[in-house]
Amino acid sequence: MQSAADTNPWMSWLPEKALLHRRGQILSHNLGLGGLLEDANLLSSLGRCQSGERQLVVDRDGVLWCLSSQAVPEQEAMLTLMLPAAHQDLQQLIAHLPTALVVHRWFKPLFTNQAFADLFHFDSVSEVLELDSLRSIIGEEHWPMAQENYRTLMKHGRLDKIQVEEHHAVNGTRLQAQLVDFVLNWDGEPAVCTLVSNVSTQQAKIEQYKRMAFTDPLTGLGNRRRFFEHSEGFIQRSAAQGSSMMLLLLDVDHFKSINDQHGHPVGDEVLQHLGNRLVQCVDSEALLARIGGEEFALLMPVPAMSLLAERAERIKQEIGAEPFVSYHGLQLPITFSVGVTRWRPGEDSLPAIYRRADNALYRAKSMGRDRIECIY
Ligand SMILES: Nc1nc2c(ncn2[C@@H]2O[C@H](COP(=O)(O)OP(=O)(O)OP(=O)(O)O)[C@@H](O)[C@H]2O)c(=O)[nH]1
Repeated sequence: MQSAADTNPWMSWLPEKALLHRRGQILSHNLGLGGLLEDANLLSSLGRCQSGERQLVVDRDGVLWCLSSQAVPEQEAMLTLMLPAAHQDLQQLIAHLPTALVVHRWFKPLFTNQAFADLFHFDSVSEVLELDSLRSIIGEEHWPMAQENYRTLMKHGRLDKIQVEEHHAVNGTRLQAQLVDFVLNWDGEPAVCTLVSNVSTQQAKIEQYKRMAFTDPLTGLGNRRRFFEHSEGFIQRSAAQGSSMMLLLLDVDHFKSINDQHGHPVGDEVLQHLGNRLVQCVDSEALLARIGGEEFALLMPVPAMSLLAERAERIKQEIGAEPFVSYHGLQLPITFSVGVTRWRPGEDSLPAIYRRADNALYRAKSMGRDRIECIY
């Protein structure tokens, strides 16, 4: 490559970094370009330069430049000046990003792009900028956390988490927004830039998978995993409210012979029937699950421990009050055994209470079935 001084002495008088090029080939350049000449991104941008055009290019160090090109007719070449990108150039670049973005200072929007306006159903970018605060988008539920995050960002320059939160569009719809926040310098002062992605579909899928992971598909009740993961918290909450607690295990008698005599589909219907009956017989405060093949567990508050046996008896009778009739009209007498225990405040653990209820159930089975046994 010839040096600028040899062929185009005027190039060295230019205060900016300057290149003379033809169809992407650099003919000469002035000082100060250094490693930039090996930058593939820059070279391919030069190939696309049109006379009078300004192009934005990010070099491999992440620095944004504005390329300003003019034709040099006598050499059939193009003179391109590399100007440090101005604030407006940065705005121009991000205004067209497909990712929704808002720059704000204490939630007052300073800059945003069309993708953000579209995502939240604003008519225009200027409508977003007229907002005094993004609070209405964030929503009251997340507002305290949003403020805390802002303070953390201003203090540490970054937030070590990517959040997914429900946000509110101006047309009243809600969306699951994934937020990536960072601090940048905006008009000489720090501001927060938030990138927003709509992950509503993915979140709905995650919620669906979570529900599936905790639900028994046959009865629609919670499954064993849900029961054991929620029991501890359930007991703690009820204890905090001063409630006593009972655990009831319910197991169908001779269920194997129902399957053997009438087939598994009828057995399935029996389980569904029991699940429905249980839902109807217990109040909404109960934690109810199918924890095994033909075994159900019920954890529920009771007003007083003296009522334990009476409560269990009432549930048993209410469940049995509606006879089982299969889809094909087959009526079967279904009996079940019940083991009950109480939660002993302060001295109990979940495995201990479960073991007692299981022992009570075992006793009910061994004493002839179709009965309730309590261990206090
Ligand atoms: N139809 C159907 N059967 C199931 C399901 N899960 C487990 N089972 C059956 O439930 C039966 C349980 O049998 P056992 O454990 O011997 O209990 P049981 O016959 O009820 O006897 P006792 O509990 O002692 O009264 C087995 O035959 C399992 O195949 C299910 O989802 N659907």
